[in-house]
Amino acid sequence: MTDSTQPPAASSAPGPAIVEPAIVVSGANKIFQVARGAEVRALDDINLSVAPGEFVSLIGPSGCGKSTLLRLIADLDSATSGDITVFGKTARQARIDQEYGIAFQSAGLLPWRTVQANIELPLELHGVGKTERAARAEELIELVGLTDFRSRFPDQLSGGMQQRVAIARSLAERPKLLLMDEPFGALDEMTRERMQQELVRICSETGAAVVFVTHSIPEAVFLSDRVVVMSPRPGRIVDIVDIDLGPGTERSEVLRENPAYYAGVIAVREALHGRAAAPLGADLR
Ligand SMILES: Nc1ncnc2c1ncn2[C@@H]1O[C@H](COP(=O)(O)OP(=O)(O)OP(=O)(O)O)[C@@H](O)[C@H]1O
Repeated sequence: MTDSTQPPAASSAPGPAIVEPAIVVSGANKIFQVARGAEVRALDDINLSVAPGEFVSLIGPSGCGKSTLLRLIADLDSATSGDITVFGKTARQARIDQEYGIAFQSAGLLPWRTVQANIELPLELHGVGKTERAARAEELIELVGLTDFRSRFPDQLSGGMQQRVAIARSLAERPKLLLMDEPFGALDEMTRERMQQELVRICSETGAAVVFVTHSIPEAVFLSDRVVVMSPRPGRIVDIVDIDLGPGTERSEVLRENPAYYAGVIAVREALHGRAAAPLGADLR
């Protein structure tokens, strides 16, 4: 019997190249031990595979375990049972090998370092030389559109700009995977939409896979190839919605007025709340 949650086994026979999944989560459970021997069952039998370059969002009610799942993948916490691999390595080895970049809701910049110095930080920590660091920071500053702000300090930037610095920093080591936990949650709606657009552009330029936690259905649909819908705690995957925008459809501003986008929003909404929650759906596909 084959197990579809696992990457295919290596073979010496000629044939199509085997593509290693970016992430494989198999049968992951997480139980937190809390005061006086009580337990919080946060995740229940999570099975998920993310392909290289794929954009996957996690959505679900507050407390359903989205951040916990991301933290297990990032090896910031460990599963009670089950397996997690990142590019075929254990989560721990992937963390040691810096296989991914992380960006969370608070930008988490060091206030005493300039934009450039914040972006260079992971490279500095890993012993990359000054010239190479500066060259890489320069590329990233351009990528996130902060050329005129490289010498500013975080408190001299808007929230959106700080998030762009955090994203640039998460890309510093050219990760093939980005783990993002509500990175735009604190931004106003217009800045948020601009940042979503920016992230789509950055991902298409870098080819990075992304796992993105959000509370926003439109954000998940705008960004994602697939949206993973989770149940209230204990978090289970109740549905995985493929966002099919049709061939050649660009994820640009006009997408927000596209019927295929509305159909995606309705499909995710139905998966979250049940069919009765989406009466608009019938004539939009
Ligand atoms: N360190 C911990 N100790 C005990 N319980 C925890 C711990 N971390 C998370 N939990 C519990 O696990 C459950 C899942 O939490 P988690 O933060 O992953 O949810 P979430 O879906 O990301 O929530 P939100 O959308 O509100 O950010 C919650 O009930 C939370 O209280």
